[in-house]
Amino acid sequence: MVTRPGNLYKTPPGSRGTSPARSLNRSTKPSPVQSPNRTSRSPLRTTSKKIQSSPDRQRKTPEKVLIRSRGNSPAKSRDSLPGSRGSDFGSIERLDDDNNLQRIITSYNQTEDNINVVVRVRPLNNREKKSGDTSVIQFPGNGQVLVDGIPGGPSGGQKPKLFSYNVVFEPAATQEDVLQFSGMKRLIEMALEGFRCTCFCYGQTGSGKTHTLTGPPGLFGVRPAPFSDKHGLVFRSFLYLFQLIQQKTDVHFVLKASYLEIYNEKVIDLLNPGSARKPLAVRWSKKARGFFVENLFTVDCEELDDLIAVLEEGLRNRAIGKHNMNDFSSRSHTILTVYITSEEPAEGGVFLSRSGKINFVDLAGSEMTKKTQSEGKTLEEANNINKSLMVLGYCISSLSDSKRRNSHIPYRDSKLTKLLADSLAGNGVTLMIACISPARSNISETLNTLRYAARAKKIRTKPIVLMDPREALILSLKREVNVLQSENEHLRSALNVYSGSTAGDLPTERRIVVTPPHVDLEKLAELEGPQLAELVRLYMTENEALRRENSELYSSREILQRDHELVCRENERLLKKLEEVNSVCCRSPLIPARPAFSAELLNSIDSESTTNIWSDGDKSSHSRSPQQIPQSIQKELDKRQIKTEIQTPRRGHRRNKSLEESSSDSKVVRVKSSESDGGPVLINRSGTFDSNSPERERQLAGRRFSVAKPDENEPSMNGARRKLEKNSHIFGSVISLTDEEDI
Ligand SMILES: Nc1ncnc2c1ncn2[C@@H]1O[C@H](COP(=O)(O)OP(=O)(O)OP(=O)(O)O)[C@@H](O)[C@H]1O
Repeated sequence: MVTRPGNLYKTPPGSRGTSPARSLNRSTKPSPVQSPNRTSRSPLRTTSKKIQSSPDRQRKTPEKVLIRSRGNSPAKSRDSLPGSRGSDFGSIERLDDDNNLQRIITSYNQTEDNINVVVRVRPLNNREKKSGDTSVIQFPGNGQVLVDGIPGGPSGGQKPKLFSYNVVFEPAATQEDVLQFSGMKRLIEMALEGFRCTCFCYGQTGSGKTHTLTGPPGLFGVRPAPFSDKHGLVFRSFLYLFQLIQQKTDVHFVLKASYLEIYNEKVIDLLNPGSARKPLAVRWSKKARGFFVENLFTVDCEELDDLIAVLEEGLRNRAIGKHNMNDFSSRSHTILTVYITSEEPAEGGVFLSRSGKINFVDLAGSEMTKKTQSEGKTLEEANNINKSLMVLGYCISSLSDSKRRNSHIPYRDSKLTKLLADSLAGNGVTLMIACISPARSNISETLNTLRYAARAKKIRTKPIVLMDPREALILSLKREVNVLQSENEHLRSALNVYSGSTAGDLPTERRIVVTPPHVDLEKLAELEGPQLAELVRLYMTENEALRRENSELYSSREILQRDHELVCRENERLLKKLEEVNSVCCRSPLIPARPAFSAELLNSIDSESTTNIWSDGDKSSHSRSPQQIPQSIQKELDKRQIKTEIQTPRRGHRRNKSLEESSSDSKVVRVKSSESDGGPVLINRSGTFDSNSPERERQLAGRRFSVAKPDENEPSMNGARRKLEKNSHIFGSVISLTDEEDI
């Protein structure tokens, strides 16, 4: 392990002058994942120079960028361009040094659930130019790449082949463009939200994978160039990551990083290679249900400097070789991982901790050993590289085929696929950058890469956020308890079951006996197994009790609603019967025609005046003697004890109010027939008065309300009524109106 003092880099541009370390430690709560020796800085930090601003800060000429969306109309904003998932078509053009408009990027709409695939086409290099090589790549737009000049066309000619991707970076695209528009920024945002994200570069040797990820060779040489615009995606992502961390002031983040390479099928720790470069084992974790590298060194990264030092150290230690097509060819696949643990305050005093990560994977390039003229050690490396890429190819093509997706995927056939398994088909979010050379001499490799990339585009993933399972369980139980509690509260108040709704009013059997103690999630990790189990048990018991109570309340409400309905139906039946009876008695004034008590009238009077309708009506009506109905009929009516419900008319009370509503908030008034007034007054169940007869109103005016006594001898209809009265505490007061009784 190399230990060097000093700070190489500092905070990103646009920062508020606070060190990322401070933002990491802003929370007063120590992180449960924080390691005990966390105070020490990354041992990898090197020189004393710090980054003061973005690598592009020193760009002399301001960029002129023209962003176009579909149909060549200017796009609304830079944000709406291909950078983020789910974006639409678009293109970006930029004025070059000669003030000519040059297109640099085109994009097609991106779907949320598939691997995001972008293509970067590098410019022809000097070697290719010198040998007179020409470009076979054309850019029709909308994220398409057209490969021209493929042998095997009709009559021995050439045939073009068209491919579509999410984004295509044309040769003039800069390193910053790749960060802005590849979807990398979204990936970083998702990693902060707890997703496992992977960005990997794929392509033939010399196609620009390392250039895209980490920049050209020598960038991190003896004299570091922190402001260089040649910095690759990894460096820029680190800056963006810290910018985001600084913005999220309420979240506590802890970052760690590791860097490994797979060289000749051996996993080497690039941060701790040792003199013998002893390989590490790749094992299966039952708990995490994934492969991991045993004893891999992870470095705490409190500051941006620490992360960049990790990058620098890894680049220094990785295997590089020279062959015919690339003087600085990567001889291994490398995986740089940034682990992001965050703690965010959530509702109910709970802290949510999430574990996201970002893998930057620089694959070694596939090579035709004939072309690269590899021999000896380089040949062995090339064979291993090609073999593992072949396995990766199998996995990609199986995963992209809907029929084979659920069958065996040969992840175990190489270390690379074992470690990428999760990124390819798991619960992660993946960005694939396919790098190609435009040269005619590389046409078959280019076609291979484009086919690979087209297949990868079909792979579906199901991103999920990683949470501590114990916290997730407790949080979900807490949430459920809260939901059930508020649902019960609502039901109680709707049914008016318990006045005051306090626990003291609850029947003993419904009272929640166990209330789990307040959980300090900070101390959760310190809890012993049995304590934790007890805590979970308490939550589950409370949950269960609430669930039971909830269902009891639901069923009692249903019973009451059914009873109510029954009573109403019976009322209507009796009403009809009464009408029939009245028609026999030739228009008794007691049987009104059916126009409803007008809603307007109901609205125009308040509750007091409503009451007055009944109590202070036209007193003169008392003097009138009600018309008599034949005794035989009256007897029949008395036998049946015809009663009905009315709802106390309320201001603004709607007609046809739903049963549920009226059952929950209206008072029921019963009107009892008696010999003295000669029959019942009927008001239908929607609360409307079944009379337009002023005569009848006057009769009613002389009446008084009284609390009805349950009549045990009532016929069947009154059984329902009894139930209602038994449950009167649910519907509100049940009041009967008689001439004899006073309230
Ligand atoms: N977009 C680009 N613009 C300018 N130069 C580029 C670009 N892409 C690649 N190059 C240059 O081409 C050369 C080869 O690139 P690089 O080493 O990144 O290829 P590679 O795909 O990583 O190859 P290998 O698989 O052998 O490692 C480098 O000198 C690099 O700087």
